[in-house]
Amino acid sequence: MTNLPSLDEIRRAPKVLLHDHLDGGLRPSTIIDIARETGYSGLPSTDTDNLRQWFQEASDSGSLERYLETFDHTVAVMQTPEALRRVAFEAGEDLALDGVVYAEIRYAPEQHTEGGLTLDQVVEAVLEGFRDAEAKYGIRVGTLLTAMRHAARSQEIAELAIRYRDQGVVGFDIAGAEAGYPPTRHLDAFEYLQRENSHFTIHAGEAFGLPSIWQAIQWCGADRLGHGVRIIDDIEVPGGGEPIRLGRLAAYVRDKRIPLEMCPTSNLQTGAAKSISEHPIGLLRKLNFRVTVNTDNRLMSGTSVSQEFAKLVEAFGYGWDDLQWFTVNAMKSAFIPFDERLALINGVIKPGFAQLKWAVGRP
Ligand SMILES: O=c1[nH]cnc2c1ncn2[C@H]1C[C@H](O)[C@@H](CO)O1
Ligand SMILES: [Zn+2]
Repeated sequence: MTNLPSLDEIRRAPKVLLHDHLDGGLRPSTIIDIARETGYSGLPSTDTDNLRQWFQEASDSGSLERYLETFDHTVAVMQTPEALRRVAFEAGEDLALDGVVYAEIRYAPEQHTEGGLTLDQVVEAVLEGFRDAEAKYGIRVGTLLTAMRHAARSQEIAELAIRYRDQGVVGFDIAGAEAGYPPTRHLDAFEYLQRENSHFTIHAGEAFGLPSIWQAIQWCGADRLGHGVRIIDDIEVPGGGEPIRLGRLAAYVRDKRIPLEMCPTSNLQTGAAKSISEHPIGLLRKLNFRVTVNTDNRLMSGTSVSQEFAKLVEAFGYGWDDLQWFTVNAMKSAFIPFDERLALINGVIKPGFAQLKWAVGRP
């Protein structure tokens, strides 16, 4: 027996998830059910295990663009209020059963109007599903509304986020293919959100490098970075006992405690990192960047928060203190009010980890 936290033990720890796509986390069985009910005939398989495997393999191409093609099938079955509510409830349920106590789940409302729903109807159906999961499991779920970076609806989606800010929408995001679609295309939306005292994160530094991160932070004013792995390009590790040098952007990100929503398995699939043990998260954690650990797309990556943690434990030898550090980082970086974050840190996360460390008898 090793001294490191096991997957089963990690499942019992109170965890926080900031970067998880609703349309990237469906259960294969649910996709098949809804496809049958709604007459969607485009699925690559109608067998649960085959479909699960298909999503993972099709997402393994090493290209973000190819990875994103798999969402055609999940989005296709998320076009009715019933389907959206079911998918949202099940996401909350799956996370709660994995030990997640607070989650921010994101999706792009503009992708769910093919069946005739309005943007408001989409948001309301998803919020209902999350509320059902909260009531049943005690998990807390905040919604982030995403605008697609290749489209031109970000201002509209930002306004939608503000309209539902008191009903569970806690922030905004942009996602989609990164190369060729810089975040500054959506500057109006970001400036509007800032004027509204709102919060947003931007997918940046995943499939494109430092200029994307620089724009997201210094032009758009992002509160957090989705992925941000390429910040590593601004860090020099000379070796031979020489000190590590941070460029100005990397230093800014660390000094300002800008949270990095890191998603290790997803990064391997899209080619943003070669292996877990070579993933920049190891160095960034050592350098005390505000690193958080996330799933991105549980279906495409066949993962969970606990599994992401278990992989990091295996690659870097992390112990309970490290896992607690990632978790507190994530809770500090959430988009809900400060007093609520503090209550979860002091009332749930710290006591939960203390109890677990005591139960397993090691730090
Ligand atoms: O890792 C990602 N990078 C960029 N875009 C992504 C990623 N994962 C999911 N998306 C896209 C596809 C979804 O349809 C959309 C909204 O959740 O966000
Ligand atoms: Zn993402």
